[in-house]
Amino acid sequence: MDVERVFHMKEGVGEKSYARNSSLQKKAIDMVKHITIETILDLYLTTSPQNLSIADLGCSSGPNTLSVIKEIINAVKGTSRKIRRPVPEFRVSLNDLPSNDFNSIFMALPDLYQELGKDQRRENSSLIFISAIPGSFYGRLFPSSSQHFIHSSYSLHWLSKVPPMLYDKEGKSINKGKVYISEESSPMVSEAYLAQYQDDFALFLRSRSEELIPGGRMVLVFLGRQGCDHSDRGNSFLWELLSQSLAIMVAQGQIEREKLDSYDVHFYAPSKEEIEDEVIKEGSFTIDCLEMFEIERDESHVARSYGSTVTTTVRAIQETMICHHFGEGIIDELFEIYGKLVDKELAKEDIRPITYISAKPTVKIPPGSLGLPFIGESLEFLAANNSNKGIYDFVQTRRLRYGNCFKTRILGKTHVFVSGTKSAKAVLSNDENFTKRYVRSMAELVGDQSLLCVSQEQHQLIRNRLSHLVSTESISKFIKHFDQMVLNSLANWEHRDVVNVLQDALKITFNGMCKMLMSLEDANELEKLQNDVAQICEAMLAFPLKLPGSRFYKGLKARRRVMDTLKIMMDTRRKGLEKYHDDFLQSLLEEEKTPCHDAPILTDTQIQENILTLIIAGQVTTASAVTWMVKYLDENQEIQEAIRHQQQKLSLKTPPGSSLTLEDLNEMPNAYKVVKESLRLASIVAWFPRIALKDCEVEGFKIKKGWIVNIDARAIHEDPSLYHDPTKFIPLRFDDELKPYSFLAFGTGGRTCLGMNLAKAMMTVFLHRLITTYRWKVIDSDVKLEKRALFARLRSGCPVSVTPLAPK
Ligand code: HEM
Repeated sequence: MDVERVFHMKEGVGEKSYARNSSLQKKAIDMVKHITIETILDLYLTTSPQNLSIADLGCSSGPNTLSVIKEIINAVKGTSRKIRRPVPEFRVSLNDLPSNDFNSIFMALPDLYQELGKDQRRENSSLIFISAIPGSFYGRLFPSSSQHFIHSSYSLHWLSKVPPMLYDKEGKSINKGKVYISEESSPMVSEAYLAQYQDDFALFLRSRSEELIPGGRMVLVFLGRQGCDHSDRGNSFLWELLSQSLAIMVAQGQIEREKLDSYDVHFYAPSKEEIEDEVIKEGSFTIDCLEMFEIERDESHVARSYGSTVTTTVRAIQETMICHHFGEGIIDELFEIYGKLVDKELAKEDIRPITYISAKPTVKIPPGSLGLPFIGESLEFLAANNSNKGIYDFVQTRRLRYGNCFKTRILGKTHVFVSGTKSAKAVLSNDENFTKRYVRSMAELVGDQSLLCVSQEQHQLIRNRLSHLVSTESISKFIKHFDQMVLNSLANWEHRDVVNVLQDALKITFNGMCKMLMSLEDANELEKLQNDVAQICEAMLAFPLKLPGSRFYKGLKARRRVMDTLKIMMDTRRKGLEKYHDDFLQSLLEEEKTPCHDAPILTDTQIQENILTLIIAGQVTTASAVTWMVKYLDENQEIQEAIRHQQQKLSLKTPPGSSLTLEDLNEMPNAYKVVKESLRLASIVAWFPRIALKDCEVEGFKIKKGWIVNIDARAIHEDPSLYHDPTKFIPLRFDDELKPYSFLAFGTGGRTCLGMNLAKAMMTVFLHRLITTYRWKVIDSDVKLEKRALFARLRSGCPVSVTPLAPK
């Protein structure tokens, strides 16, 4: 049966209508009123919204929904007055299935408006906007992050459908003669109901978590059962009596047996444990309070027995379904039989036939969409990667939509993005709760022995081994070589009409890294290796498809070639077939000759994979940063001139033809500020991923073990509360002291960039030589970014034409 089309409470305001037979539901609402009011006020005081969005899900057609809305609005208005805050505007959404009788609610609106003092014509009257949202609450009803408070009373025990598992292969019910779980039902019946409840409730929670604002609240009241036993005297007995009434009519020949056998209600009364389990499993909410209570018997209606109140209530909620299935002709007689059975049962024992559960969950997980099942938002992520807006656009659009902390799902993993110096500290400097772990596909490309991918225990060991690459002594030696490389490259710029800065920078940094790491200087070999490394980088953000021809597959092939080249190089050196080189690889090989107990030597794979890692980590990052620096200086001619002036003065101090030294660089504080400001504005590594090792909290949101928390460095670099005029290029801003964790170009904590000083030195050397050799003009101001780039870089490569300066 199509529940969504057929199911609704008995419409209208007649004697048998839901509107006139929902006093039990009203009692339930009244009994949890204190919880509802306390929750909405707490929410109002903590979020102070100008517009307060309230939704009542499963509002039905009687007066109950408007009475809740009235209580809520009055409570908020009263509190606003007390604390002298302007009363917010109220956006109220009443939801139920499309077949619900919304008209009778709307007819009662003028009275409600009058009671609440709403008068559109008066300027200072309350602003209340009430609308209907027809649709199933098992799925999305509202836009993302649009609701503050969701209320639902007496609805969530209705499932989205009769559990399909109740029917065998031939479509025959396995619960013959019964309409719900009864003592005689097989365990498969309760399993079928529980499974449907779990699916539905998880979908309900997931949908609401996306619709509520961060910290949004819900109060849910629904029928439940007291213990784990499925057939109880609280709820299932009402259905048992309905089964018995229908069976009597079968015996009387008024209903066909088959009709009874194929009728099952789409209802489930969960236990407290089942609710808790589902909330924990789904993970979007925490439960602030979960209470169970019984409706007191109301004997005040002398004209009506309690039994007949129960009977008319059940009739009002079941009539549409029963009529649809059995035909309208049986309804009066059925409920006459039912009423007698209810009276008889109630006379035997003081049963409180209805047990309610009130749950008050708060959204504690970050807002944001998890996208489609399985795929999540991977397609959107890959689409951003494939576009000229760059991959960060994926993050930025969501940050603007959801705020500074949001979640998404990419390639099978839940990712949370956070920006804020506090979260940067909490995540990047807390090795107990978070660790760095790259996705499997990344590890396949750089290798699982790469510093980027090794386990936390191994990380320190390998990092120690690699760190002499960036010792002061090593950098000092390197600077001389690198300076020469820059001079050689710049020498031919004046003979070229257009110089693609990025391409030249990529070449210089690549050659520089290869010289430092393994003294590789042969132009052909360098070119081959550079192409392979470029293919590996491209594959890092590709879909990990190992199909021949795919980018990922090509990346894996390129990795193999690089590994082989490095292995040959190591073996040749070990056999003494090459002259001695004073480089990083040699220093690692030398360690093999004098092994040290405390620090085991690196294996061949560890050496190969980490040399590849250092090239990847050092080349493109530094070249991209250099390119952005050239662009920013072109856009800020005054700053360029001022720095040129200072650098020219410094170069007067060094003898002509001599190479730059580390000491020279230390004399260039303002050039260094240009480097730093370029790194801030460009945010080359835009975010840093960490995996949560345990359930914890970030920015007040729950983070579950296994989620990936990404510190959004770019958002921090663009935060106006940390940097005045953050989009402007102002190197001298670094004269002022920085707030902790506000400059993250090289990360922070145990995973801070290993090559930080090397990168800064390379950029400063390049800046000094360029600015003292040429004036330049960027000839293509296109700001589109390169597709599929791991680090943001200009698609145009920043083409410039140069004019030589007069020799000093
Ligand atoms: C301007 C150039 C560079 C920038 C912007 C940069 C940025 C970064 C950042 C932000 C991290 C930390 C990422 C995280 O915490 O998740 C990092 C890590 C790293 N960088 Fe750099 N980097 C640059 C140049 C270099 C160079 C030249 C090298 C080569 C020596 C290098 C080697 C590394 C390594 C090995 C790591 C991993 C450290 C670890 O996990 O312990 N980087 N880099």
